Amino acid sequence: MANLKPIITVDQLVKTYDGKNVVDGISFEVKKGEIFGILGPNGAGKTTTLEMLEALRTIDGGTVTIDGIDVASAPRHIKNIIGIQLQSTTFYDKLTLREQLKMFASLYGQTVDADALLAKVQLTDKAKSYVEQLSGGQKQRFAIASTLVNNPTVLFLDEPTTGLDPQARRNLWDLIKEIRDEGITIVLTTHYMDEAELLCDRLAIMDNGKIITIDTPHNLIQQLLARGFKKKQVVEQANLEDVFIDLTGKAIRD
Ligand SMILES: Nc1ncnc2c1ncn2[C@@H]1O[C@H](COP(=O)(O)OP(=O)(O)OP(=O)(O)O)[C@@H](O)[C@H]1O
Repeated sequence: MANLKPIITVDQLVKTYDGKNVVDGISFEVKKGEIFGILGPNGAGKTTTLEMLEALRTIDGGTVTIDGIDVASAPRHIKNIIGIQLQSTTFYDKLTLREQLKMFASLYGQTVDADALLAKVQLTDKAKSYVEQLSGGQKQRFAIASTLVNNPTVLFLDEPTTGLDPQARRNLWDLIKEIRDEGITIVLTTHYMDEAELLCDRLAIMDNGKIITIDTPHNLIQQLLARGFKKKQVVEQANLEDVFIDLTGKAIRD
């Protein structure tokens, strides 16, 4: 369970493009050891928010602290204590997976047990392969391994399971939970409601640059029901994804 202590504190955060606040004075806390999800329609401001937290975009107003460090005034320090998986990460096509992990670690002035990291993401047999030889699910697992080379305190994942098949998505959820259980705080964005519900300890829902609500998935659903919400149709006991998984199995295919 997440510790109640906040590891990320966001206060009145603003990003302005062309005179418009695309992130409009948002405030929230992420607790140590939780998986915190940011949901919202296209253009809501999720990636912009994430990239300000990651010290990748300048902050136009407000403050962010991670583990007590102010992001705007100490961006280099922040980059040393976080791991970042962007929506599309580019890798080197001339280095094997093992070589790339060692190279990434060296960028932090560290050494890494590349084989242990590859084992953690079930890519032991691909240590000598190149990224272009990996399936989509394997690439995402490798991307996550690459974010762990500096032993981060907080891991940021931007739409980590987009484009993956159901088996690979579930496998990645297990990996993300495992990383959380080892004590790393995870902040992710997603467009998948099942992912948000099953994976995230707490969720922030964003729209038009603002946070509309923050709570656990369970509490958000209970609050909707308490407002009198009813579905018109009885929910089926199974859905097409259940059929797909039942017929094709849970094992990952890549
Ligand atoms: N570099 C930029 N210059 C101008 N406007 C930008 C820039 N980056 C983002 N925006 C605008 O900011 C708003 C928020 O974009 P952002 O990418 O943060 O949304 P998002 O919630 O991550 O969307 P998606 O779900 O589509 O990834 C959008 O209106 C976008 O057009």
